[in-house]
Amino acid sequence: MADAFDLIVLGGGPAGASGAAAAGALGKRVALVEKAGMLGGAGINTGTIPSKTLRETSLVLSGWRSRELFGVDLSLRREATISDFMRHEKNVTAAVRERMRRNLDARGVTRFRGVGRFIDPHTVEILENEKKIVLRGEKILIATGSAPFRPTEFPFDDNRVHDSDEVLEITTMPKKLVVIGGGVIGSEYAGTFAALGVEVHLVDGRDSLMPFLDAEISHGLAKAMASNGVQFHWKERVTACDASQAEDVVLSLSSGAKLTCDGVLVCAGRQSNTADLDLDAAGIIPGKRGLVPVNEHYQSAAPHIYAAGDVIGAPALAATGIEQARVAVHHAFESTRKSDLATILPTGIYTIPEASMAGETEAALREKGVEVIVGRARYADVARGDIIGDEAGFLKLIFRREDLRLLGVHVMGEQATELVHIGLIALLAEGDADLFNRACFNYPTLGDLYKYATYDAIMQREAGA
Ligand SMILES: Cc1cc2nc3c(=O)[nH]c(=O)nc-3n(C[C@H](O)[C@H](O)[C@H](O)COP(=O)(O)OP(=O)(O)OC[C@H]3O[C@@H](n4cnc5c(N)ncnc54)[C@H](O)[C@@H]3O)c2cc1C
Ligand SMILES: NC(=O)c1ccc[n+]([C@@H]2O[C@H](COP(=O)([O-])OP(=O)(O)OC[C@H]3O[C@@H](n4cnc5c(N)ncnc54)[C@H](O)[C@@H]3O)[C@@H](O)[C@H]2O)c1
Repeated sequence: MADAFDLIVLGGGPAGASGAAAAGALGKRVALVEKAGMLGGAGINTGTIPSKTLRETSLVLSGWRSRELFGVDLSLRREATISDFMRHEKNVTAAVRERMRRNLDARGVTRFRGVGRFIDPHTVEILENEKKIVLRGEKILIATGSAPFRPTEFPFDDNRVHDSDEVLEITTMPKKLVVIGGGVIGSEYAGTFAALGVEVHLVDGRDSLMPFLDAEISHGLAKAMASNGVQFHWKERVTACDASQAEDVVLSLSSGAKLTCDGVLVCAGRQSNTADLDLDAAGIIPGKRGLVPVNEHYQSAAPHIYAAGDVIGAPALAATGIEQARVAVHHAFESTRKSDLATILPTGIYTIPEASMAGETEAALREKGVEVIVGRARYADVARGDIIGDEAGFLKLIFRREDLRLLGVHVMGEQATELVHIGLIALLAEGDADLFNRACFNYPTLGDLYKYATYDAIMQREAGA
């Protein structure tokens, strides 16, 4: 007889763990199945947390900011070894994993180690080594996440050619690194390695950095990254990667140019982890790159089987996956505590400098025919900007012209991913310029930027601009 649960969660990353904990909090009997030896998925082990920790460490080791970090000797600076670079990352990921484990235990979630797959729409088999366990679930949440997409032209078996998982295992710092892909992952790692003094080249088939960003932020970031040493190769694709020579890896580009280097980092998108799941047995047909199609309640083609996180595709963030799983679980158990996801989701990009956005871009609004007024304030215009010495940073607020209702918030500069939250809450509250006009912010803070960007917009409107 299969052991029966109210909910079986497949995958112990941020989405799976939050879904399991939410169901546990509702008093449900929950099983969480994770194939890796540890909880956390890409969010804790190979993606979000390691990359953000390495970024922070690189800023310290390069002397970018003089901050103390536990376990890192600031005097190492440019002579830093890979293990100095990685020590803090190991400590942080262990601490975050442990917090996740404690939370699951506190919610009474039963954990199983092994690869889960469907036998039928309510039955999951877990295979670890030769051992098989069979569970029956009233409801099931698929949260098996994603893995780096590996274009065939790259020889990943060579120890100088990495995807974004393997880059965390490197033992020697490259002298010259070529990053393929100017998406979020490529841009973040390009900045981190450049801060450590590595010669970094970034190759992308497009002609701008992360085109989903507001154009001013995308251009501002590319400029700031270039001044930090990142060399861009736009409108180029890698047609061949030759790692047969001991000295250098040689990349052939679509223009005919060649790039030699001693390290390649391929960041060319992600694919969903569904190949092991036998989705057929559950009546689910995966989409492109293994995506599980879902409706607005995160139900798959089989209504008692939900899916959340990277496995369902964009926006594919830890931030959104955690929330999607909570919404899915509350729907599954007919709880009204959390019935939908916020209508506006922020994007936080940990490049050097940081960038963040919430709401609409100027180009998208103009395309829809919305008349707007754009207010701007530079970090260099406020006292906190002077104190931290961020001269390139800026905040851009986009208001609807007719009533100064806030429609978009875009920030580049230190603490951008935190600063955006003031604007995010204003957007969710359907706030307008008057909200920032009346609010009193602490001084000296970057929060002040909201006031100055608002004044800029109000003055332009009064001047009839
Ligand atoms: C380099 C990098 C940086 C990132 N930075 C950010 C960031 O700053 N902010 C942000 O919000 N997001 C960021 N992301 C994205 C974020 O990591 C993912 O969106 C998030 O981890 C997705 O969570 P998930 O739970 O859906 O999947 P995952 O974290 O991928 O976890 C899925 C889990 O399922 C397990 N699994 C897979 N198949 C099976 C199976 N058949 N049986 C049992 N278990 C299985 C896997 O082992 C894994 O542990 C980053 C990603 C990368 C790669
Ligand atoms: N801070 C964050 O929120 C954060 C950080 C990292 C990752 N993520 C998530 O991870 C996911 C994946 O990110 P990603 O950066 O790998 O993928 P992506 O799809 O966002 O970007 C891939 C880039 O690689 C380029 N490219 C692909 N193949 C190429 C080739 N052969 N030659 C040249 N250029 C090529 C594409 O033009 C594209 O710009 C995203 O969904 C993102 O949401 C989020």
